[in-house]
Amino acid sequence: MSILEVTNLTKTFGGLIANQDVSMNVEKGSITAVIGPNGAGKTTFFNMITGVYQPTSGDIKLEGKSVVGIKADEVSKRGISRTFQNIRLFGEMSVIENVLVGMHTQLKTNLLGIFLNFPGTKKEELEAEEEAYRLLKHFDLAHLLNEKANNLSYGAQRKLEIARALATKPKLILLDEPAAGMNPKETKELTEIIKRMGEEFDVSVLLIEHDMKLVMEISEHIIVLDHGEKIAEGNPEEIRTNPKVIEAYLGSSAVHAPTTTQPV
Ligand SMILES: Nc1ncnc2c1ncn2[C@@H]1O[C@H](COP(=O)(O)OP(=O)(O)OP(=O)(O)O)[C@@H](O)[C@H]1O
Repeated sequence: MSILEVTNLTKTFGGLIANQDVSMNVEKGSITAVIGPNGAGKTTFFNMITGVYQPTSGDIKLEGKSVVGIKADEVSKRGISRTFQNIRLFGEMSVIENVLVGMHTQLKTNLLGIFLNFPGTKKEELEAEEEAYRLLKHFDLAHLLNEKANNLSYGAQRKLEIARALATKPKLILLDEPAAGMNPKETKELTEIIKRMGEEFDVSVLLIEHDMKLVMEISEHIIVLDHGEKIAEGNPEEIRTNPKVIEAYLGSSAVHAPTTTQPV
């Protein structure tokens, strides 16, 4: 069953076609990757799915309901969450506060309720803190919960961003280059975290990533974009051996050295 169905999605900026007629599905519970050279249209594709950009034409359905024409915050409430290429944390806030902010959209009681000490507010706050702690544990950040986000290592900040995106309890999470800037040890740890994430948090994953080792290791399905068009899709083995992909993106050496950790 598909959680996300994208049909004939096109986005133009003036005369520039950033995405052309892209169709793809994300199966519920799966990890799907979008790959392609720089400027292929990957981030534009994510921006349309999350309501940041409206498509020029085409449709995007989450669990069968179109999200086209809906603003980003509403798309997030419907269950699509994301991280960005550039880390966007509240640097002066603590690690746990960053996660709690992510949860805020899901809490039933609002700030007025907390101020007036309405019944149920305290209980909900405690539950939120427990859930935030569970998330931080999953990302091996629980021992840093009171640390300022700015003081974390780069790899830890990236993990915290994902934890915060998960705090909204999304049905689908979009990760835009989660391993960018990470060292090999951090990338390996992240790979394991993403693999376990689906099951532990009941979330489907769609990710953009240049690190081919990570992509090939965790993705069940891969979509390849080039010049805004989908040129291939399939499982890692099919993508690795697809001549169009090799020509457009991977380079012939990648076929013989599929475990490269270098971005291509
Ligand atoms: N807001 C915008 N206005 C005009 N052109 C844009 C805009 N956003 C993206 N583009 C153009 O659309 C094309 C696709 O860009 P996009 O950022 O989606 O590619 P990408 O595959 O994510 O690249 P990278 O891997 O470098 O992040 C590029 O030519 C880019 O310059």
